[in-house]
Amino acid sequence: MKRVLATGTFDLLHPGHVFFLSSARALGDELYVLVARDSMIRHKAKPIVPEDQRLNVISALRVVDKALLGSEKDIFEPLYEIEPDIIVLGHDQTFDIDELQKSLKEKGFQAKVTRIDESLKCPLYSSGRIVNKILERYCQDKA
Ligand SMILES: Cc1cc2nc3c(=O)[nH]c(=O)nc-3n(C[C@H](O)[C@H](O)[C@H](O)COP(=O)(O)O)c2cc1C
Ligand SMILES: Nc1ncnc2c1ncn2[C@@H]1O[C@H](COP(=O)(O)OP(=O)(O)OP(=O)(O)O)[C@@H](O)[C@H]1O
Repeated sequence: MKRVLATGTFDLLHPGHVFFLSSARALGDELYVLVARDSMIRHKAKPIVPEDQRLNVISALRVVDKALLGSEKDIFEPLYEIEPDIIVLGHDQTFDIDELQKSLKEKGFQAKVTRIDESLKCPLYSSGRIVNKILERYCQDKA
């Protein structure tokens, strides 16, 4: 059994998330997903949807075998429990693969890190675009 781990914020779900998770699942036999904690998201605007609600929705997807909330302190902490064989990064996740692979090895993890470079383009292919569209529509109406 090859256990694949994917991670992300997954605010305001869209088909790009489904594409990413389905592609990740296809790399192994089961898919675990770590949902980023509200407190850990510092590289972009805080999510609209609270972490428990983001977890609830990700858990309900058919391609996902198990979803968990991440740690609020240390991104490596949940890996001791999950024991992934493969860690999948998405096309725009800023982690450097070689650096992440090195840190994992130093901490004794066997997981191989790989990236899904492909991205899905559809009318609203990112959470940020959904937020911008809502802002455009409702802020214009008020102006
Ligand atoms: C191996 C790995 C473990 C992670 N563990 C956690 C974690 O425990 N808690 C957390 O909040 N974020 C964790 N993250 C980070 C996020 O889930 C997410 O990848 C990062 O915030 C970038 O988010 P985005 O792709 O949604 O922008 C981890 C990322 C990786 C690659
Ligand atoms: N259109 C897409 N095609 C392929 N993968 C995607 C797509 N959108 C998001 N992903 C992947 O899904 C995972 C979670 O993404 P995230 O929660 O950051 O969503 P996002 O739509 O990219 O958000 P934002 O617009 O805030 O950057 C990441 O690994 C990301 O690369």
